[in-house]
Amino acid sequence: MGEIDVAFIQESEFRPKFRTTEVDEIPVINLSVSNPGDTEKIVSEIGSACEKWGFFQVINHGVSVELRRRIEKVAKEFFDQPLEQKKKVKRDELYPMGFYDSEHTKNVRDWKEVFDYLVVDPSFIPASADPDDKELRALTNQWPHYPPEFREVCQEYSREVEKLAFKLLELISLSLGLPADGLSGYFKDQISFCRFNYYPPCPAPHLALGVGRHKDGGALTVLAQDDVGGLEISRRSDGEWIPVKPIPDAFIINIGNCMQVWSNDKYWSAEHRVVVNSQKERFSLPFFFFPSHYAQIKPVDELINDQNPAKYKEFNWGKFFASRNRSDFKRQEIENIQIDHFKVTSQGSE
Ligand SMILES: O=C(O)CCC(=O)C(=O)O
Ligand SMILES: [Fe+2]
Repeated sequence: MGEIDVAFIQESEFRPKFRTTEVDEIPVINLSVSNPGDTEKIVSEIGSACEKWGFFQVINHGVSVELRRRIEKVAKEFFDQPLEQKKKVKRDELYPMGFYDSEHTKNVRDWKEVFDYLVVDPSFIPASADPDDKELRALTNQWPHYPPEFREVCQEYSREVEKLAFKLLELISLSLGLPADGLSGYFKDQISFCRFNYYPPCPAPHLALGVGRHKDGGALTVLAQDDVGGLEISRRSDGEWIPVKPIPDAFIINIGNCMQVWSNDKYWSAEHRVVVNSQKERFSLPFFFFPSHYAQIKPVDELINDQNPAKYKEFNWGKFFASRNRSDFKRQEIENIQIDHFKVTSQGSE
């Protein structure tokens, strides 16, 4: 054991450390509102978490636990099938949604299998990353026949989590001093999608990663994880990798690139990664809350002034998305596009 394909092996500086020391925890925020003043408290806790970490967990979030059990069950039933069955809904250049087992993050293969589906079917995105190409393409979902209730459960889950995502968007807008609906206009034709991540046990967890270090591109991510653990986030203050402790039925929320830009760097889109283990399989389910393809992303006018000028030039979300997603299909020689490419000065990343 311990032998894995070279495509999975991380450069030594990026390999996991498996520390056992106690570390700082990201904030856990209770979203239930029962007394006057609760919303204000929640808004302030969310604001601090977005600034300090770009990550927090939420409890009493309103998404039914029973639905969560149902989606976990269909996920397990789907991924437990032989590879040939799963490959019947394999994603490719024509159908970018569906099953995939060889994703690369920063050109190293991830130790995982995925299944992606759009929240809105069809969704429209630019046909290419070329800024002069105005053509659009329609993305549609592919659904497996087994387990039979897979599609229905997935659709019910994404509808519920979408409500939570809009709620969080409102709370985050308030925390920035904007009206509650200050950012919702960007999501009229959202291109959000849900992903199942399945991490099989790995014979060489010290060499590979379930997902290599990356930042999520959109506005925010609403992530359900099981009780195995493995997600680590890079602490804003010093870049130290901090594990995110599983809390039963909580959701992990993280700020994506768009929110960092809207907030003009007040809020932080943290780098994160997933370590795997040799004993247990792990499931996680992110909902990537993505604006409409035509959304132009720049620091929000109300948040900039002479003392705090815009730190980013405007960019088109659909083109940014199209450019990032090319790399899902093959190893690339160039690094993925990052928001730092749109920084006004050459301050570099923090
Ligand atoms: O599995 C996880 O906990 C996180 C996965 C992740 O970061 C992603 O899919 O973008
Ligand atoms: Fe991520």
